[in-house]
Amino acid sequence: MPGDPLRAKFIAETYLTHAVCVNKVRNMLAYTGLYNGKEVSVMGAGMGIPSMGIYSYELYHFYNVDQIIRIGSAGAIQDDIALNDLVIAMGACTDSNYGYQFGLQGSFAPIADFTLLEKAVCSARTRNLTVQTGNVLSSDMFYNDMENINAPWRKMGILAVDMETAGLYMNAARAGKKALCLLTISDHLYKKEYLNAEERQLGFSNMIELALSLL
Ligand SMILES: O=P(O)(O)O[C@H]1O[C@H](CO)[C@@H](O)[C@H]1O
Ligand SMILES: O=c1cc[nH]c(=O)[nH]1
Repeated sequence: MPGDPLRAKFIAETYLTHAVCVNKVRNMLAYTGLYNGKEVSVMGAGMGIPSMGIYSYELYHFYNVDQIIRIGSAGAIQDDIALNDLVIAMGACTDSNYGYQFGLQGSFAPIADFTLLEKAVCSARTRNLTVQTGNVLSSDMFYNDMENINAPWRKMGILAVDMETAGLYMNAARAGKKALCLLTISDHLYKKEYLNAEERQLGFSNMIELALSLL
């Protein structure tokens, strides 16, 4: 699941054979096709935990989906991460309220499915990709009104910021299903470096191929 439905279309057209468009509602394009002879679906998730929350809930609970791999973009907040590097989200902190619905007397630690995580790390290694595996932040805010909102997260070793991973991992945990998030660094929030829109939409081939290799 990429965030952008047009990225889902691009993946279906570029990587899948016999791809059929199976959803157009709200333009949240979804396709099912074959990759190396194995059936796979690719679908947009939208932006933010509320959107990912709806789609991943429906996929897990109403469509018998067992595992979801998010492939997204993220903003790096550590100095040793560069544009186009890959981050595998082992865990995801969040400033979102999404987890309150579970009634926990404390905060939940959303984590990736270990089997998917292990496969992704091994596959990335054999592909010689520049990858960091660790903790990310899924924030409700892309723009914010604070001076340096990410500084405390940076001190805690958070690698990068996206807007959905924690919500997906929580839904997977509650459903007893599997999830993993792969993130390509599209922005560096401290170095002030950014990929352009076209690079974001089309330039994520390492991440896409890594995700498909997990099939
Ligand atoms: O590239 P995607 O998957 O959309 O992910 C990132 O990009 C969007 C913000 O530009 C947010 O959805 C964020 O999580
Ligand atoms: O959520 C996101 C995604 C990409 N870049 C950011 O800075 N934040």
